[in-house]
Amino acid sequence: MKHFFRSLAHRFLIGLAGLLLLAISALFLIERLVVMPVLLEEENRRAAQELARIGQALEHNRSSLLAQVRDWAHWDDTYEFVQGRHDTYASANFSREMFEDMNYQVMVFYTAEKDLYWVAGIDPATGKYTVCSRATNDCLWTRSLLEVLRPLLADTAQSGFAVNVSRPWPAMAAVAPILRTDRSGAAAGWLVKVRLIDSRVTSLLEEQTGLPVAINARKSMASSPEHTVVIRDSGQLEVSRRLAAQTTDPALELTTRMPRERFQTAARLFRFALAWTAALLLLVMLMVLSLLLLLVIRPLGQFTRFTRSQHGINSLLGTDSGGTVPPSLLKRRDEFGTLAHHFQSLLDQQHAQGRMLLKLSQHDSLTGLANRRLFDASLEQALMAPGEPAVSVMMIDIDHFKLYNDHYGHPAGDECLVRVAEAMQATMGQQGLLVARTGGEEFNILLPGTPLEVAMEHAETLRQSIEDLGLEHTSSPVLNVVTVSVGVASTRGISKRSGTRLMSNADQALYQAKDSGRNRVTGYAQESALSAQ
Ligand SMILES: Nc1nc2c(ncn2[C@@H]2O[C@H](COP(=O)(O)OP(=O)(O)OP(=O)(O)O)[C@@H](O)[C@H]2O)c(=O)[nH]1
Repeated sequence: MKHFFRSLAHRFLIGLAGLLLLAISALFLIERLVVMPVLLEEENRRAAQELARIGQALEHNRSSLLAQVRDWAHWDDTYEFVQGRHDTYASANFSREMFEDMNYQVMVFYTAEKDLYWVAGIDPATGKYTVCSRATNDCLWTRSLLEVLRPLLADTAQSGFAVNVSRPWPAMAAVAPILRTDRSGAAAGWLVKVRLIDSRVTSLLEEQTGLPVAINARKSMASSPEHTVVIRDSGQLEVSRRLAAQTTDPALELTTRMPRERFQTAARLFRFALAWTAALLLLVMLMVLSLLLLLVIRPLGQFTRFTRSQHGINSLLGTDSGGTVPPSLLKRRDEFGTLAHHFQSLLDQQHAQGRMLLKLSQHDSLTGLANRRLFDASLEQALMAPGEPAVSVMMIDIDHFKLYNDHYGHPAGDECLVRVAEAMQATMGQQGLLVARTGGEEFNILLPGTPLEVAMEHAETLRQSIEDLGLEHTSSPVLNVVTVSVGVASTRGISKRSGTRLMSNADQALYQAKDSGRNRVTGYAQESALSAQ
């Protein structure tokens, strides 16, 4: 798990996933806290408007009832009738058909003193039509209605008015003063018409508004008449409001139902947009991640893998194939390309320095020949060669070099060493043999795959070539030129192929060469030294 979080790609993935989650949560909260409340408020506003429309249709119905009351009340016949001077008025004007056609439930006539004069109507409970002078037994069913109507007369304006009543049934009542047709003189009484708010009225309202309408008497309603109560289910909205009425106990409640299509469509649309936004966000984030992988993480990984592989002496010297930055990185034109080029030039410098260090560590600074370290390593390598071929070595020492130094000085001694080294390199090095300066005036030559006899021939050639240099050495007891003594040894005849043993044998042979007069080649032999010259 720890490793998982170390990866840049994984960290980015987690970061982007977090951002995506945050964005989706924000969208969800915006839907819940901003969009939905606005949509619900809009739905409530529309519901209140529709209820108001039904209310207006109801009011229109009441107004038409009031107009009809006025028609009757401002008429000489009614004027005469309410004063007891029109005997045929009742029989001529009141009939069950008239009540049914005009959708009247009850008509009440009052005298100028506001006493009940005449009442006629259809009992909603029994459907019985009755016409009564005063409140006779036949019209007892109107008693509770008359109680409700009486207070209306108290504040009756001259022109009349219409109201809703809830008792004894939901109804509307219109009141107008009884006047002459030309409206002259004082009111002779009051006429009240009552229309039941029943299915006939609600059907009419439904026709006018196009909405389902129910008007019912409710025991009690906590809300004020303006307050709209909204009950929602998934598909429909039930909206109700208290109606202003003369009688408020029980209260009249106007209810309608509305489809929630607009709300649902808007909510659906918003959720659709939300889902698309979330999907787009996801897509964008995936694209960002892919770009990141492609442009940053992958080259970075390539770089990391390459730098990880740069270990060991070979990468220090640039001798293995991995010493070059991958071409795909070098080809890039972006920051990674620049970095790759800088890295490559640093690497090249490091390789050059590495090679120089290696050369310094394996070569002699004065003569440029291989040093003892390189000679020993090469000797070990030659001894381990498959098939165990014969390996010979020469050990060379300049004769009486101390006397040379003493006579010509140390710098001249150095110059002499360089000349001798050059001669060795020219004679032996040209043949691919390793010539090494292994001590002050001591040199070794490695002859892999060479038997002792051949090696001795080479040694003799070498010795002669140095003598032929003719480097003046007047203080030498051997010759008046610089000479060398050479000890040669071979692996043939020794029980163990050991470098130390071989060099020790060569040293013994050299000792013998020196001992027997110098400027000669001596091969190491078990019993006795072989000499040349
Ligand atoms: N100029 C110079 N002299 C060196 C260098 N290294 C060693 N020598 C000298 O080489 C001499 C070696 O002397 P010895 O070991 O006595 O041997 P030799 O005088 O050659 O006598 P034999 O080997 O017995 O013939 C010493 O005088 C060292 O100072 C060097 O790098 N430059």
